[in-house]
Amino acid sequence: MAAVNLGSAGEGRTDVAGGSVAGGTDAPGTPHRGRKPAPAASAPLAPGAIVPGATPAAQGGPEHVTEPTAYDAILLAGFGGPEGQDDVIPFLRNVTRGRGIPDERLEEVAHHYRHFGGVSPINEQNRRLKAALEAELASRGVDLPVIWGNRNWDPYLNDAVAEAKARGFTKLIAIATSAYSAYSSCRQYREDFADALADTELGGEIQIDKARQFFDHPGFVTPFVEGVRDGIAQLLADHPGLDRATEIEVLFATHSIPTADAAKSGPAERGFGEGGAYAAQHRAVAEVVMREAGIPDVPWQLVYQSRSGPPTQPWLVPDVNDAIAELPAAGRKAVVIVPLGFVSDHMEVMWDLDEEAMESAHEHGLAAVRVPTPGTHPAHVAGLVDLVLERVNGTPRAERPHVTELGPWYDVCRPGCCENARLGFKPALAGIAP
Ligand SMILES: CC1=C(CCC(=O)O)c2cc3nc(cc4[nH]c(cc5[nH]c(cc1n2)c(C)c5CCC(=O)O)c(CCC(=O)O)c4C)C(CCC(=O)O)=C3C
Ligand SMILES: [Fe+2]
Repeated sequence: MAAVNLGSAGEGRTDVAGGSVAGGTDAPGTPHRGRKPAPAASAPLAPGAIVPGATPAAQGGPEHVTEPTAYDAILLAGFGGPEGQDDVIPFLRNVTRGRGIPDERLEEVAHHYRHFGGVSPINEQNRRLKAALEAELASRGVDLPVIWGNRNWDPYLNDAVAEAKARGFTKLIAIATSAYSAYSSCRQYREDFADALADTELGGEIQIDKARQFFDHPGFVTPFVEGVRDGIAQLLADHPGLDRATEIEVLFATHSIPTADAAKSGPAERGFGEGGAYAAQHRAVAEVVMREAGIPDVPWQLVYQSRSGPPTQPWLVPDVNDAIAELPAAGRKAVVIVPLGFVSDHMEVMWDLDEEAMESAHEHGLAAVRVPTPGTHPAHVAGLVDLVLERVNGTPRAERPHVTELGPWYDVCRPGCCENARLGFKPALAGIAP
């Protein structure tokens, strides 16, 4: 797929003619344009935070860092997962600490892991991604080592930061293995980077910046385009009588999150409406995938999966299984399930889609295919390396690849972006100081 660059260079940036943007004071809700410059010196920044004033205004707002940065290493930041039966409960405790997830839900999720021997596929996928990134970097002659650390399991982010210290690295650029904007998929990584530097007391020595969310990077989108095209072709080959325009539906599936978190995803001042930036980004990418796969006539919807939390708490809907149940009444005979919210085939994909959603499809008499996640697809791996090099080279915003008009997303998040609706403010790196 060609990199379609639909964004305009001027959108979403602060223009301060002829000077540097001494940003950092906008309160949540302040309109972005006309932001007041910060008092000149020493607004306290979290250790490792980017100083927004370093960015020349002519090349974009402080959210886009267009000063070249000499990074020492890449920090590949994963979610982490258990690697044996004994790990399952301690892992689930790590993930859910303070989150009010009902016990029944935890038992259910523990059962998914137990079904696969207590082993989540996610760590192995991150090992493979690390190796693929190293190979891609080597092939381009880029001398940047990759250090891997997880939010919820060994090797932890604290270990990764300690490794950076031991190897003498002080400037890290993080790639989080999550593509969209929301608390769980973006800000929580930024908070956990701040925690890791605090825990290891390395905040004064090590800087952690974060590559932008890559939901609309062509490297992430291309594997889905290919997957949808192949999925439709496979359905038509297996079921020659199918009418493409009326009997097949494409369901783009992503992780459900509490509606309150969704509403806080992305910068409030951009007014994304219900579902926040999280839902808007998915819808925008789904539209591009349908168009680029050459099937704009096929019906599609965005659906959600893997809900947890108490039943009283509203989460994004419709659930993928409920959506599937409605399809026969609309005349559909086949469904293409696209795990649009997921970077690799981890537990949510292997269980919630490949077991549960597939079973729903069969129960309702529908033919079904599930398309692959980006994983270590060469386009995705190359795209992640491009994201790092954007920061190394200080690529101007106007030259950054993105396939929806929502991007290119920010290098440095605005205050309040993606805050947890229940837990509220926690210090986070890679943000403009509140
Ligand atoms: C948006 C999102 C992504 C990003 C999508 C992506 O980028 O992939 C993601 C990724 C992941 N989530 C994962 C696992 C879990 N998530 C949980 C709980 C939760 N996830 C949430 C959201 C998300 N989660 C939320 C709002 C909760 C409720 C708790 C809270 O408010 O924070 C729980 C607790 C049990 C449960 O309730 O399910 C588990 C075990 C794994 C590892 C899988 C493996 O082992 O292969 C991965 C990659
Ligand atoms: Fe999760």
